[in-house]
Amino acid sequence: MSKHVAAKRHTPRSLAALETPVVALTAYTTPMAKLLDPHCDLLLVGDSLGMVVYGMDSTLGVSTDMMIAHGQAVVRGSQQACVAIDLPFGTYQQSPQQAFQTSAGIMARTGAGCVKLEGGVEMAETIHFLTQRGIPVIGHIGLKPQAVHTHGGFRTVGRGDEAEQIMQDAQAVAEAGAFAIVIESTMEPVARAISEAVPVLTIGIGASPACGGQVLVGEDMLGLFSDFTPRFVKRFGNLGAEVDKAAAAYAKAVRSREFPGPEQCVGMPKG
Ligand SMILES: Nc1nc(=O)c2c([nH]1)NC[C@@H]1CN(c3ccc(C(=O)N[C@@H](CCC(=O)O)C(=O)O)cc3)CN21
Ligand SMILES: CC(C)C(=O)C(=O)O
Ligand SMILES: [Mg+2]
Repeated sequence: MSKHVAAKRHTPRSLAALETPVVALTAYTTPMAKLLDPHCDLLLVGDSLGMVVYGMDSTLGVSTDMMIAHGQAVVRGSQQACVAIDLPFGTYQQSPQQAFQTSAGIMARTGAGCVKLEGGVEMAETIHFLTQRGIPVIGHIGLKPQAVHTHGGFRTVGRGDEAEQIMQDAQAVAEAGAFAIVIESTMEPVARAISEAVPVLTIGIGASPACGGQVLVGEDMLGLFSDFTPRFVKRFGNLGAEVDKAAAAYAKAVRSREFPGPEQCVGMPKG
C-alpha cells in the first residue's frame, strides 16, 4: 500500500488504547480543524463555542443546530482525529430518550465519532441508554459549565465534601459505559484519585497531569481569546497579537493606497 494513504481516523476504541497521553483541543471551524488535526488525537466541538465564537456569557444558549453546523465543519476539516461533539444544554437532561434523539441526529448529520455530555450520577442511566444503542459517550464531571448557575460561577470544585461526590460521579459515569471522562476545574488530588481508581480514560482541563489526556479550548491555547483566562490555560502561542499586527498593516496600506498594488490588479496600465 502507498505510504501516502491517509492515516485511519481515531475511534473511541483506539483512543482508549493509546500508550501516550491523549492530546485533545476544541475546534469549531474547518480551517482551524485542518491546522490542529495533524497534532491531535481528539478534536472536541465544544459548546464553549457559544462563548468563544458567538460572544455569549455562558454556554446555555447554544443550540443543536449550532453544534451540527460546527460539527460538520470540523469533520470536513479533519482526517485523523476522533471528533466529539458536546450535547447542548436542555437537549439531553430530560430523559434517556431525549438524549438519544439529540445524539443520533448529531451523529447522523455530522459523522462525528462520539458525543460528550455533562453530568455524573444523575446522568448514568442516560449514558447507559446511549452506549447500549451505538453511541459512544464521553462524560464530563467536576466543573460543569452548563450548571454555572447552580455552581454559582465558573469556579474550581472538589474541596471537602465535594471530592467524594465527584469520585462517585466518575465511578457512575464509567460503570454506565462512557469510554472517557473529561474532568474540569477540580482540585488536583481529586482528578488524580479518579484517574487512578476508574478504569476509563480521563481527560483533564484544570484537573491533573495524572489524567490520561489533556484538553484545552483551541483559542485559549493559541492566545486568540482573552475575555477571560482560567488559571488552567497555558498560551502556547500569541496569535491575537499577530492578528492585531496584520490588521493594522492592512489598514495602513489601504489608507495610504499602497494596497492593492499592481500585483493585485488585473489589466492595470503600468505607471
Ligand atoms: N475560552 C473558554 N475556555 C474555557 O476553558 C471554557 C470556556 N471558554 N467556556 C466554557 C467553559 C467555562 N470555563 C471556565 C471559565 C472561567 C473560569 C475561571 O475564570 N476560573 C477562575 C476562577 C477559579 C475559582 O474561583 O475557583 C480561575 O482563576 O481559574 C474557569 C473555567 C471553562 N470553559
Ligand atoms: C472545554 C471542554 C471540555 C468543553 O466542554 C467545551 O469546550 O465546551
Ligand atoms: Mg462543553
